Amino acid sequence: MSNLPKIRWGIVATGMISEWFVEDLVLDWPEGKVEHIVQAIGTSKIEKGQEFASKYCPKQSPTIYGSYEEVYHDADVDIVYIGTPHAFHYQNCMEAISAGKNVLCEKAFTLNAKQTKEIFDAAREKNVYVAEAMWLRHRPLYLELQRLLHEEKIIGDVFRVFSDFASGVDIASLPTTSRYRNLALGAGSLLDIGVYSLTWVRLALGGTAPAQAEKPLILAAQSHEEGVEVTTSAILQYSSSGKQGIVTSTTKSLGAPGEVFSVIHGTNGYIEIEGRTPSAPDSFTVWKKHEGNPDRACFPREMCRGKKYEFPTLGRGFTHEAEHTALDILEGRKESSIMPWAETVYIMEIMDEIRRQGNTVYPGE
Ligand SMILES: NC(=O)C1=CN([C@@H]2O[C@H](COP(=O)(O)OP(=O)(O)OC[C@H]3O[C@@H](n4cnc5c(N)ncnc54)[C@H](OP(=O)(O)O)[C@@H]3O)[C@@H](O)[C@H]2O)C=CC1
Ligand SMILES: O=C1OC[C@@H](O)[C@H](O)[C@H]1O
Repeated sequence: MSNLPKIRWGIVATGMISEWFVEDLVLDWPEGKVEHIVQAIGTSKIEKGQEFASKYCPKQSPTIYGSYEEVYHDADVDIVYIGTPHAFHYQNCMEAISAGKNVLCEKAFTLNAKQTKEIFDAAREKNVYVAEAMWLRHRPLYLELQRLLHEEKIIGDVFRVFSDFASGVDIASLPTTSRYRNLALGAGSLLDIGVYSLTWVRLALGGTAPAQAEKPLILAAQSHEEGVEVTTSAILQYSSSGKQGIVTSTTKSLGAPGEVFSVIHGTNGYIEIEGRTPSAPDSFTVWKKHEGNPDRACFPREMCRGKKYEFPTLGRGFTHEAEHTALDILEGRKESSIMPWAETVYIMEIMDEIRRQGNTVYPGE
């Protein structure tokens, strides 16, 4: 028994992301400020939940429910974590909120901005906490890069950024019930992985949006196979400053692990971000002008001097998100300062516009 404050999680769905999240939730983390308890698990089949619990949180004894609703109504659950495919996030969030529960819901938060706004309206009315589980934003690497770019201005004024996520999912080989293939589950590269490319662009160009933040002009194209959006490219331009971001994603090819997936250009240098995937970055390298770097690019890389910042990850990297969220709840906040509601709406509105131009529509929209 620890003396740390406790937070009791109700886990909704037992798919891949719930496995990853729960595994990290129960990790021994000496710096942790909260004791995370897996209080309940809601799943389509009780046996699936039992197997999940024995594999991913063997030292805990959660109540296993054969429905999600029972998790929402369990008085011992402090916060519900939603790990269903994106098409169900709206319904899951609304039901959890209506039962008075705090919610951490996976990305993409919903299918569109309209659903997102309705969830936040409901949360406001019920006075509960809701946040999009954009784990990337909680990582120490992301927060340090944000500080270096916008407080220290390490590369001067940022004026453009490229960011790509190539995930290499062979959609045609998957069953039609897969969330990567089934439109009714929200299949498509933009909502699944393009949201990370967009997040890096947001980090570089602006950080976190107040409700009235400038909306970029958007020029976007999307390609489809069997009706599923498989490749997205979008240019975002902020007319007041001329800053540009290029957001790309594809499921048709895998990005090389460890290689650069995003480049941020400033008036005084540039930064490359590297990692296993854009959702799990490992390091970034700052290349400054006039500090031993030749001004032109026709020199071998070894002749240039960049400063590499490395961030080893504990577990898969979900501990930071879990910890920040738990502290928000324990300290009575209703929104995350790392992923506030206005920012989730802002991201969803950009994705709506990209999809409008790219002709991607989900059933029921
Ligand atoms: N943050 C991150 O790094 C990641 C986030 N994600 C996000 O998590 C969400 C889930 O993705 P992932 O875990 O990969 O998905 P999976 O397909 O692996 O699991 C989804 C789970 O949702 C439940 N579910 C409820 N209804 C359905 C349905 N009709 N079809 C399929 N599953 C259903 C099932 O759980 P049960 O049977 O227990 O009810 C299922 O196991 C997505 O929104 C995705 O974007 C995904 C991967 C990584
Ligand atoms: O969030 C995610 O990050 C990792 C990807 O492989 C996965 O498809 C996506 O859901």
